[in-house]
Amino acid sequence: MENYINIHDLKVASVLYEFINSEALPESGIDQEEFWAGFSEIVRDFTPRNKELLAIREEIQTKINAWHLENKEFTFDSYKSFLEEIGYLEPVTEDFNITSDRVDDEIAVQAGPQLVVPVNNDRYAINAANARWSSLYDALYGTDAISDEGGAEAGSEYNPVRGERVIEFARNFLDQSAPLKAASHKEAVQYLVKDGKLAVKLSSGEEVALEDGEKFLGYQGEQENPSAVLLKNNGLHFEIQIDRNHPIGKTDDAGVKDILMEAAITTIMDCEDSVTAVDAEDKVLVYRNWLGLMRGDLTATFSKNNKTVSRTLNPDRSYTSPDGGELTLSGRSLLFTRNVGHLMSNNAILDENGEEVQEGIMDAVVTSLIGMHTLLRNGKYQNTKKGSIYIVKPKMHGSKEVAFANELFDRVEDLLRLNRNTLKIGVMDEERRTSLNLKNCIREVKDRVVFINTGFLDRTGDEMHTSMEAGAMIRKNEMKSSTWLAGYEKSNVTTGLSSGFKGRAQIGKGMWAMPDMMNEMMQQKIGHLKAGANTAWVPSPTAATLHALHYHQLNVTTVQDELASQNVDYRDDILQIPVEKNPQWTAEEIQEELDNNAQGILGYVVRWVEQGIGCSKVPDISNVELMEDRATLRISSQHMANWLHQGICTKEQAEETLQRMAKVVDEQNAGDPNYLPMAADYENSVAFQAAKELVFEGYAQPSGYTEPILHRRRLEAKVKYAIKQ
Ligand SMILES: CC(=O)SCCNC(=O)CCNC(=O)[C@H](O)C(C)(C)COP(=O)(O)OP(=O)(O)OC[C@H]1O[C@@H](n2cnc3c(N)ncnc32)[C@H](O)[C@@H]1OP(=O)(O)O
Ligand SMILES: O=CC(=O)O
Ligand SMILES: [Mg+2]
Repeated sequence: MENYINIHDLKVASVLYEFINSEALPESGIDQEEFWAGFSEIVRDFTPRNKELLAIREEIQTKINAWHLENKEFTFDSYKSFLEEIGYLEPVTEDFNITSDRVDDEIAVQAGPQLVVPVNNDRYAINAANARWSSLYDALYGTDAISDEGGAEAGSEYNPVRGERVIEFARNFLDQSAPLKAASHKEAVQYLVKDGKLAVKLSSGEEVALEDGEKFLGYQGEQENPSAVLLKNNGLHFEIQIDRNHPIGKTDDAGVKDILMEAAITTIMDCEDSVTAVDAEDKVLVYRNWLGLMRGDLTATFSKNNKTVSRTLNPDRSYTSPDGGELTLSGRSLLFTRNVGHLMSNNAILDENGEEVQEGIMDAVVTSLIGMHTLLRNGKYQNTKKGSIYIVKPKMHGSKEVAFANELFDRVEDLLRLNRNTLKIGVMDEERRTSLNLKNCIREVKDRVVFINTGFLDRTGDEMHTSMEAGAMIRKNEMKSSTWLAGYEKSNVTTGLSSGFKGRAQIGKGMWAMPDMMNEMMQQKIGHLKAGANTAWVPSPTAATLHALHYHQLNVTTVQDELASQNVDYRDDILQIPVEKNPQWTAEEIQEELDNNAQGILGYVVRWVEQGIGCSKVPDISNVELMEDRATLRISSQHMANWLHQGICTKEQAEETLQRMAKVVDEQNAGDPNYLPMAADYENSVAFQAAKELVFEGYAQPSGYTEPILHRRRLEAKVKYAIKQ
């Protein structure tokens, strides 16, 4: 049981109360009395509407379910008219342009990768912030981006064959991104600075310049012997690092030891789907790390390879500019926080009725308060140069919910005495009612919006849940080529461009969910740029480094210019429901689909519920490690729930599949000393029961979300296993 402090109309868990009073409020310029009085008023004023909006979601879903049951002979026109009648499809607003100002260049101008990280993991969070700059050689050497054929395997010792391939790749990158006049970087034997220009000595003895001298921005070290050469292409920087004494530099004719890439331009510090935060203790961990990031003093100490490692945030990077002046670049990624959506409540604070406070309201107030430390320049490093606090708001359904977020942000600004629209919003376009009404949604936040992003994972979950009664969903892998998904992705870009996002805000694309398949990512993820996105999500610093290469290959500004005139209405495509009209799957295909979903569900849930890990790599049925979070869980659990509901499988088959897959997952986790096997006692395994509930009660879950069950089961496990251990 939490120990609560009464303050105004709130009961605040003492651990959170202490954190806010002694860590977050000092130096914020807001005194305790003012803060708690204002927070209490916000809770009182906003809770009823938050709950009303959730009730509207339920009403709409009930009507849609009923419509499908009554209209087995589906006709598109009557479906669309029905959706208009119930307000699911909103009348489209007139044209407008967003006006968001004080937006940092990393968002408004620079195109590049966006990293996401669970903020409660300090080790990873610092790593993510530092992933603004990352080694290309390491990213290539350590992943399948470079083939290991022909003796190029990455073993425990350095493999020079692989090393050669890495260097060749990197030289090709240099030739492509900063070409020399009639020569290749492969011929370079020395980089030097002469008369404020980059000069490159070749093996022939000749000295050449860059084809475009403007790409040279600065250097470190001496002019004749620089240790770093800073270049810029398509708005992204990279450094040729030179050290003739380094084990790699020594073997390189020009002494090049690495290429340091500007990689994760922006990072989302996630309080949402990659995090397990079910009570005050968990929320304090989330908020404390965010505070450390905003003040620049977050540290992490951990053991790696039998050594104790301490990690801190990187300083800025300084160079001598070509004219001899000083150039400083941020050493860290520009950070957003992703708050939770409107759905969940949390027992960290209780309201005047003794009910849990809506977690989204709590996140808005607390993460903004913490963000003030960077505005006030209290800490060691500043996140923003322009004076904004960046908050991503996920899982909103339709424009009224976005308007609600906007008003909440207004009130938080008033409480914290911030200028209007200091709090910026990133709108995740990840629920069907938002995709269909995106322009209206953007309009509601047009003075503070800094990104829209296709969160296709949640979006797929919502697609299935919304049309649960329409029929049996196509197989999970087929979703990628479905009509609704293509329409949704295109619509997001064209709506962003036609609302004036270019040069002001990000149009983002979704997560690469196969963290170990970097070669595949290199082939595919350039598609996001071709589609007009100026950022896209990556799961790790390594993926950020490799995805950065795409932004050197293609100038997104040009793509956006080409797309600017397109103003197509994709709503009819988005409304195509991905049901299999005439299911003819074989018994093997059905079992394969169930096995795959069940394995993903169990593999993720067991770590979430019993170990508090909100994001993990879980192998799928083909042994491909997948990034699993609450959104991917939403897909797998809704898919199983749909097939169960539509009679594609029986309850017994689903149960047998879950039990069999629990054994597989137990086996996969056999090396983990903290792991409690599920198959040892299905009935008493909290994780197994949670997974079962997600499937068997999936139909009844609000919008198919997984949070209500996960949170309840995690709280249960915390009590149960704390007693046992
Ligand atoms: C639908 C959505 O909402 S998507 C958004 C939510 N998803 C995410 O945020 C995904 C974030 N990614 C992750 O959490 C992790 O990459 C996982 C769980 C997928 C894989 O983690 P692991 O199995 O530990 O990865 P792996 O062993 O390959 O790499 C670990 C190393 O990479 C680093 N790393 C991995 N992912 C990240 C990350 N996102 N940010 C920073 N560092 C990271 C770790 O710090 C660690 O390095 P260290 O030992 O120097 O500290
Ligand atoms: O949040 C991202 C998603 O794909 O869902
Ligand atoms: Mg999502």
